[in-house]
Amino acid sequence: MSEAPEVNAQKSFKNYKITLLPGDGIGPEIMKVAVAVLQAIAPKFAITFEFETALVGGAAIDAMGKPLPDETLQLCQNSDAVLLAAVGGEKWDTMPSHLRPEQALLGLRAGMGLFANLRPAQILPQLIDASTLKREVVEGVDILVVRELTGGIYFGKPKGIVADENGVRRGFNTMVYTEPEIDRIARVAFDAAQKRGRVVCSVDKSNVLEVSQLWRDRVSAIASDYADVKLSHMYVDNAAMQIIRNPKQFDVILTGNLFGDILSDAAAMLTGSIGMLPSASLGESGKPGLFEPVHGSAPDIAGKDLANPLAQVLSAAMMLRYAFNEGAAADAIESAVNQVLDAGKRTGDIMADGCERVGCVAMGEALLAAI
Ligand SMILES: NC(=O)c1ccc[n+]([C@@H]2O[C@H](COP(=O)([O-])OP(=O)(O)OC[C@H]3O[C@@H](n4cnc5c(N)ncnc54)[C@H](O)[C@@H]3O)[C@@H](O)[C@H]2O)c1
Ligand SMILES: CC(C)[C@H](C(=O)O)[C@@H](O)C(=O)O
Ligand SMILES: [Mg+2]
Repeated sequence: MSEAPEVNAQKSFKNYKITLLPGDGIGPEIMKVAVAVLQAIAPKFAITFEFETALVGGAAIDAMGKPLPDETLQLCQNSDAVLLAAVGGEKWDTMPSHLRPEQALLGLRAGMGLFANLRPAQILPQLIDASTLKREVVEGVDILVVRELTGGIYFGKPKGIVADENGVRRGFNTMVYTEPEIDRIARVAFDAAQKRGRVVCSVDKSNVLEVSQLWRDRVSAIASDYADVKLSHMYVDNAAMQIIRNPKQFDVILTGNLFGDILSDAAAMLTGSIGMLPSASLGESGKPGLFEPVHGSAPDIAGKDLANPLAQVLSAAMMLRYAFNEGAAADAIESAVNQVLDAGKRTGDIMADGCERVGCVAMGEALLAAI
């Protein structure tokens, strides 16, 4: 009699090449947790990961004299996806602006063509009491901020600081959007809305800014291709207020680079902590995306095992879903996050009465145990 065939022998593993950019501050601590989670999940879904770590931000300035070395950008461009933690810190705050760690993010976004930044803010039931807002305000919140990421005032020219003949300095930036830039990000928002609540609120400052008048005009024009999606417009100052007053009115918020930066931090706080919020930055289809937490390098808690690694871990889940179409593996990571929160594990930023305070490392261990 012949032996029973080895059932798993034929299983084909998919291999994904991921560039890891741990960066500064709490970056390396939270990245370690995310990588361990990815490694734990991989065999369960017939996936293998090829990780390569590169220098970015302050770490790259210290080692190579610039925030985004060419080698790092090339590695990112040639990988299947990029997982970034955070950059920045006081040590580099006095550098000239083109040599600041934050420039690495702008260089990556421009160099990889990452024009669409998706920042979901969803309140997990376990964290309702970690929000500084009332339960009835935040319960059920599920917002997607779609932020334009390679245009607007972040990249507009002219910009600079110049001195006049009397030595009085003038600082200036330019907020600029072209029609194609507005159209493509609007389509991302409408496409996303079709898969969610079919409501888009476009946020601008068209009562004052010409660039916003063009924005509103083009977003309204693109909306005519999406009859099943309801579009409204809101001024950014009102939007900041409405996000706090009644966040449940929002489904997809579509906005430009600067307004999206600010509103996504506000939306983050609805969910309890900025330490919970992942993001995806995407370009043309087929090109690698970049996945990172919304928060920064949190220098105030770096190196103390206090960081919440969940935004980083959830960014890894977004990478699996958006870059690799590995929805089941992403679900498994999200379910592990839910399990550790159900078990009452909390880092300081999301601590609540009756829960167990843990550090970054212990939170990672709890996730691995859940997986
Ligand atoms: N994407 C990025 O890399 C990014 C984003 C924002 C800010 N930054 C940079 O980070 C540095 C610090 O900026 P900041 O203080 O304005 O913003 P930040 O997001 O780093 O920190 C704001 C506050 O939130 C807390 N926090 C942030 N992430 C946390 C986490 N995972 N767990 C627990 N607490 C967390 C911090 O301790 C701090 O009190 C600056 O150099 C800034 O330019 C980088
Ligand atoms: C650090 C900075 C360049 C960055 C931004 O302004 O986009 C950050 O705040 C973010 O939200 O990713
Ligand atoms: Mg920001």
